[in-house]
Amino acid sequence: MFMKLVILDRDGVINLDSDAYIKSLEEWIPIPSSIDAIARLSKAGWTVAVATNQSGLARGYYDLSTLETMHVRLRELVAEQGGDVGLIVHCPHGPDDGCDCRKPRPGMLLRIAEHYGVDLAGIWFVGDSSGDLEAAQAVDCQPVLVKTGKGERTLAKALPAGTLVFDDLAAVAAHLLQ
Ligand SMILES: O=P(O)(O)OC[C@@H](O)[C@H]1O[C@@H](OP(=O)(O)O)[C@@H](O)[C@@H](O)[C@@H]1O
Ligand SMILES: [Mg+2]
Ligand SMILES: [Zn+2]
Repeated sequence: MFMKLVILDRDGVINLDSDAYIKSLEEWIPIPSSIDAIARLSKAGWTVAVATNQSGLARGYYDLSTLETMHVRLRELVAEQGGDVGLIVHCPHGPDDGCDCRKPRPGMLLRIAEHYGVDLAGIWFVGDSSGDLEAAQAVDCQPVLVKTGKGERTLAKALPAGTLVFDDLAAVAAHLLQ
């Protein structure tokens, strides 16, 4: 049974990213068309889940309660447009912690699949970084690159075979909703 599930990376896809990390609610600046896209997908029956690396926690740049305020704000903004956001999974670890949830490892995608009781094959995972695309490829998700955030930099590198490229999340939603 095909579930209308799409999984999103957060920084650079839903909100602006920064090389200095997104360290506070004030620094969490939504991409307006992305909020609208999530609401439109949700209202059309899609489940929208999120898989996000948050090594800033391990690095001590911000704490879990700050991270949660960003996700409360995300849910509020989407709800204002009549939609909702599904499961948000984050990796709190640093690059040297050897966890299995930090992208490019696929642990967060597997967690989301388990939560919804679905097979990941062919499920679209939308990201802006190589690690997102590699995580998708590792579990047969459809790798989808957007040009927002670090997307233009990622596009300059080799992409996993079959990666689909869109300008932004709004364009991804338009494709899925056509
Ligand atoms: O794009 P998602 O997965 O939602 O989140 C990315 C963030 O956790 C941060 O990931 C860091 O990578 P390192 O974790 O330092 O390798 C840097 O790329 C930051 O610019 C970025 O804000
Ligand atoms: Mg990102
Ligand atoms: Zn982790």
